[in-house]
Amino acid sequence: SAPGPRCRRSPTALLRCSPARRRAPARARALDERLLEAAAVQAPASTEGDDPGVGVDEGNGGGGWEGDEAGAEEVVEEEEQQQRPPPRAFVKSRRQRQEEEEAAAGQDRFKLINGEEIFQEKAYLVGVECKRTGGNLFGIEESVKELEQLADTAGLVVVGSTYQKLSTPNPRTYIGSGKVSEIRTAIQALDVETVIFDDELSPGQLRNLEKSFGRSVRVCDRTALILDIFNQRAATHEAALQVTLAQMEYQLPRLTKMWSHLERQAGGQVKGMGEKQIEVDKRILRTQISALRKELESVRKHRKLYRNRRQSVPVPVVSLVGYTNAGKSTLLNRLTGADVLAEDKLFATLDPTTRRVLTKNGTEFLLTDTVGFIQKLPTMLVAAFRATLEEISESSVIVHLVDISHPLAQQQIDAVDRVLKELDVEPIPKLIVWNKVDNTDEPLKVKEEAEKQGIICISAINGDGLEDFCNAIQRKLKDSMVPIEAFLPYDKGDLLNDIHKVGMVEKMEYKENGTFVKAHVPLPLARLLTPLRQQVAAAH
Ligand SMILES: Nc1nc2c(ncn2[C@@H]2O[C@H](COP(=O)(O)OP(=O)(O)OP(=O)(O)O)[C@@H](O)[C@H]2O)c(=O)[nH]1
Ligand SMILES: [Mg+2]
Repeated sequence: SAPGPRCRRSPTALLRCSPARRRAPARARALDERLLEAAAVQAPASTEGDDPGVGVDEGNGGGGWEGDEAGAEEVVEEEEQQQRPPPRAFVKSRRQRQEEEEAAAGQDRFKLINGEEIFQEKAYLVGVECKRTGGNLFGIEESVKELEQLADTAGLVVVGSTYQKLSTPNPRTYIGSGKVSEIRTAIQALDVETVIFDDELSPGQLRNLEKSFGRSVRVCDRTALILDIFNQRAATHEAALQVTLAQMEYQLPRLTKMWSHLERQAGGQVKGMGEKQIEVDKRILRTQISALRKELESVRKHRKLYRNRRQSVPVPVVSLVGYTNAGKSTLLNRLTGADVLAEDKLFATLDPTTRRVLTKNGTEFLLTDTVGFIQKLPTMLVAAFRATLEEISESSVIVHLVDISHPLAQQQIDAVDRVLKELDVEPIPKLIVWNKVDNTDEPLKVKEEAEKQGIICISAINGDGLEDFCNAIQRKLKDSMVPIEAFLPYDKGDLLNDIHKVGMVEKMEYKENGTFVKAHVPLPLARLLTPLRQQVAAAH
């Protein structure tokens, strides 16, 4: 198929418009598809492949890159001849060769992430350290390094990065003009397809940068990248709805960019519909946003019902929170034999998973694994996931898991504390746990330090310290429980079972017509026991 009109300029552009490229789930695909559907109503015949007037320069009109590529072209051809039947014509046009070469190179760049084929775009990262704004927990180099990890998680290949220290960001292009041209040079030299900024860019900055870098290069920011990862990883209906909603809200003010992107996909035939069309698009998006909100609301209601049912058995809930990649899912799996995906990627978990933990002395608690936190967490994502995170606010104890082997452990702790503050969970007892002790240079010293500070030290991967962990949780749980003394007649055996299961029994005496119990129990159970508690005095 013939590439679209903007595909002429570089091999990169060609590749990005090739059918193979489109096979891959594109960034914000769901959104694009919706808008394409809307565009199809306006311009039914506009498809890229049908556009007859466009094509790559077949003569000598190419750029300086052609000579450099000759060697690579031969290698690819040799490989092709081994794998494919010989072509019908002996003389291939240069365009055919280019397409074949790029298709072959393109095949190697597909990666399977969560069962989806992701095209590994070449990415270039840009960070800015602003002296004025301050408040950044991470240094610029560290923040860009984390951005690299995020890009890797999203399936991109980072081919280079740069950063700049500024007193204030440039309102037009975020970075200075010198930096813009430096990046433009790097884009050409490294064949960059996506430039990712470490901070959220305004819609205007995005547009200006895209203009400066050329149409074939996609410009995005940390927020869009995180949204993309969330989009790839959302496993449940609710998570998918939350992410789509956050993506739509992010796209709404940036719709001019979306439109030009759509224009490209549609082969240019919808061009010229101008501002009016953007307004139409915005209206479509707004309608979809409100429909999504309603759908989310009903999914949440359903979940709440389910949760309330769960709460009628008053097993205390312990929430696991922590920076992404701290080892939360590994710990949950280790303690409960669950099978939650745990991997060395950021944001492996998006949906809260709850499992029952049975401790050695017979008490139980529910452990909930949550979505990891990250510095510069996009506010719209915090908002979108607030409902999921709200489960944290209903827990009896919060375990803050820290990857103590990480060089920026303290900054990560601070970043998590910031989000916890936003969630208003301060009154809930918190337990700080250092994980991955096995991965530190001097585990013994780390353990000593932890002991001094009253912190539990574990290694979720090999199970070291897990007994201490469970004991510490029980102590914390006890703090959140109500001390009771009750006399339970023998026909209330089920309540006695509940006390054993969810409470902590200190004393039990079997009497003639019932059992005397002294224990700590969760508030809901204490309420259930109220009439029996009043009988304590009478029984003695
Ligand atoms: N050396 C070592 N590695 C660990 C330990 N615990 C977890 N890991 C590794 O750390 C990586 C991240 O673990 P996860 O359990 O996915 O982390 P998470 O906190 O659930 O991460 P998100 O879901 O992304 O927020 C995995 O590669 C684990 O194998 C540990 O105690 N020691
Ligand atoms: Mg996880």
